Amino acid sequence: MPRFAANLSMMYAEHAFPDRFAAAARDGFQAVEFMFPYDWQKDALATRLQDAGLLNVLMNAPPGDWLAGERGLAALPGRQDAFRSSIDAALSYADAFACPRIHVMAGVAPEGVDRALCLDTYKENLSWAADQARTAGRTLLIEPINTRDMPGYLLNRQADAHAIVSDIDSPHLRVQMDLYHCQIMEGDLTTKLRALLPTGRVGHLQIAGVPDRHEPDQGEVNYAHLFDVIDTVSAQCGWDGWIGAEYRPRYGAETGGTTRGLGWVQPWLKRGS
Ligand SMILES: O=C(O)C(=O)[C@@H](O)CO
Ligand SMILES: [Mg+2]
Repeated sequence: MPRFAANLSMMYAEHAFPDRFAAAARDGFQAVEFMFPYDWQKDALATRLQDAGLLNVLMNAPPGDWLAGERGLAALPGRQDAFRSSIDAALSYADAFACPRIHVMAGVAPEGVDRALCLDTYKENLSWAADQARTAGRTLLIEPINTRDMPGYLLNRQADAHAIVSDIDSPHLRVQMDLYHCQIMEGDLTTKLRALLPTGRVGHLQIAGVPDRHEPDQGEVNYAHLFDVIDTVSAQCGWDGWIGAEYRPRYGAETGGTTRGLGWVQPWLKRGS
């Protein structure tokens, strides 16, 4: 049965970040994910996680200088030292949260730098990082991201991510398949889920309505259908990952907040309880 995690970087934005853990638990979530916890003390956040009785199923490695436009370091030639430090930091936070998965962002191609060189750097860095993850007992994820939201991002298509994971061939490197990005870049979601979940290379799923990245019951994708597909395929192939709800809620604090838009997940949270 699909298991859903609330993405605390996007959901519950009506609360301060540390208060989002309790808010998600009150709404019935048993797991959360978030992008960048590095502005907070890891022990303080670990306490929030434990007090709320939640699992942390995914977090991101530091992405470089976000405000300056960086979107990950893994594929950036000349930034290997910064990349290695980012993995060290991520593994240390993941340890505090007992978080099994870490999303490692590729980066935006620097002006004038050859894509082939970026790809070589990416594979070399991921190979090294997957080895660190093995020692730490974690799994790293790479995620194809759509080029409208992130122009120049170096990984955009599911097939490219699967080729890299196959190439590096480590059980500690998997694909984060975000159906929002996949719909924008490629579509054909049902067929892709049926083909890709059984490969064992998909470590995590994420969802959001398309095109506005609101609740999954908004927009052009029929997620009720896709949840049934995931349910059926998982039962057949044994896929047992989580689905991160990575969307920006339509309702602000004054109109009901994140909780008001959770109708899409209620049937599934009830079935799991
Ligand atoms: O944007 C997404 O989609 C993500 O999953 C983030 O981790 C990266 O921005
Ligand atoms: Mg995502």
